[in-house]
Amino acid sequence: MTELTSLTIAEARDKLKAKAFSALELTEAYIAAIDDANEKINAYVAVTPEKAREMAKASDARIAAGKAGALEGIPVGVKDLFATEGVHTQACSHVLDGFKPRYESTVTQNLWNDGAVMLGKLNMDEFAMGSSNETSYYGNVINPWRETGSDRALVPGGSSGGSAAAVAAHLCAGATATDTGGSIRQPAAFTGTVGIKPTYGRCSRWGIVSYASSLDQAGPIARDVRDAAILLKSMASVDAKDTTSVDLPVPDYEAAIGQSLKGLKIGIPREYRVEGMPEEIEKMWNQGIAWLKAAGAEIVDISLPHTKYALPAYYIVAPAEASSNLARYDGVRYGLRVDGKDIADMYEKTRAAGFGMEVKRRILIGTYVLSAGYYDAYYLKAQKVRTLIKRDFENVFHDGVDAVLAPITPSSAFAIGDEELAADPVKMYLQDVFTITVNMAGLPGLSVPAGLDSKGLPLGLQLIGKPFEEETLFKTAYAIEQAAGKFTPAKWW
Ligand SMILES: NC(=O)C[C@H](N)C(=O)O
Repeated sequence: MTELTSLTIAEARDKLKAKAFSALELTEAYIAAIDDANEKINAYVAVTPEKAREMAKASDARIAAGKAGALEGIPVGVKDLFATEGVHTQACSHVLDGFKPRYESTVTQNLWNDGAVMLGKLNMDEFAMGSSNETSYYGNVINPWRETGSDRALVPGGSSGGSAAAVAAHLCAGATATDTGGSIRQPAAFTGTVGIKPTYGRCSRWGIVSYASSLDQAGPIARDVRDAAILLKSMASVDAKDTTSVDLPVPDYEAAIGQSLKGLKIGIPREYRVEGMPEEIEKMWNQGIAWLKAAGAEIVDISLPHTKYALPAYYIVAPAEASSNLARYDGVRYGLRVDGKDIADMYEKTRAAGFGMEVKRRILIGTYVLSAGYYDAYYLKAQKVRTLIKRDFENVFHDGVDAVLAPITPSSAFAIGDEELAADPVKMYLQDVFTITVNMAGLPGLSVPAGLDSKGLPLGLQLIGKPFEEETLFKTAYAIEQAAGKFTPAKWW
């Protein structure tokens, strides 16, 4: 890693303004880092060096004119789920082969309006369905972290595996990601990075390929808490093109960094002490509690009684919405077309060839739970469970709790091709056991690195907050980061 690529966004921003180096120099350093590493890590599915250089030169001109934006000259990577005008946007699916949108997603447009530079598109699980990045049409992402003394390849988590790996390996200064059931927070935990899924409605979903529209939300993955705050400030906005985006002012999240935790009440949910939780996860959680207490927060025991129903309910609601959203890939409007003897045959052949196994599984589950005979038994029931989960949180917040501290993953990063997980999809779905309630309730959730396990791999802690109170999460996460330190993988690539 060269010196320039090891700077955080905050550091690079300040040095760019002081003209210590140019935006073009910073961008060239990242392009060289990607050239050096991407073959081994597979974080980028498309690199856009010419576009990056052009954007960096424009940034340098604005800096010279004293018109620098909040992210002026900062090179970022974009998850392949975000539409980027004229640039590869395939949700890492074969069915979107060759798709280059004629429009830009609101979130990425917000970043460019603030002066950020696009390096390229990042690998992910196909249509964001997965927890290991193994369902991508473009192959696995390799986690930049390795177990001590081993060169076994590990997953970076998913679905935003490319975003997390690129940030951890310093192949971008920060990245966009999305989280439907944990896709920002779990890969952040597996790679020692910080990820936040803001409140549903904080970022516009316009121009983001839909998976499960009532759960999907964009957010950043960054190297530290401050950088995540800076990125979210740029990404968030109300947007007339997305009626679920919320018209509330976007606070200066960075101002929350370093604020005192005195008077803050942190809830520890009993139900997250799930059976069979590895000792190391439990230890890390207890450590987190001790850190927050030492920083002045009050710790209280809380109950979120419907937690155990969240996972099965999610795996009804999300596939149901996916089966509807993915109906549009029919060989006519986008990407791949496999010719057939008539139009129905063409649809069938295109969808059979275009979707991977996991996506097909979810379309089938979703179609089943929405079908006339099963709608009430599954879909309607799952929606009722969702209301109960939301109420659980409302009750604890009503009782004065400001944020909840919980684990983020049931383990550290696992091996690519893990046989147990590959053989049983439900085991893979269990990866989401701690993250899914947040999406079901529409709340903000943040993942912050808290330490390394006995294998030398990062583990994260999760903070869950009240709607639109991301600032509380940033200041609490910063206290954890101050106590735990930051974590960078040893370079092997
Ligand atoms: N998209 C996500 O948030 C990932 C989640 N594991 C899922 O497969 O649905």
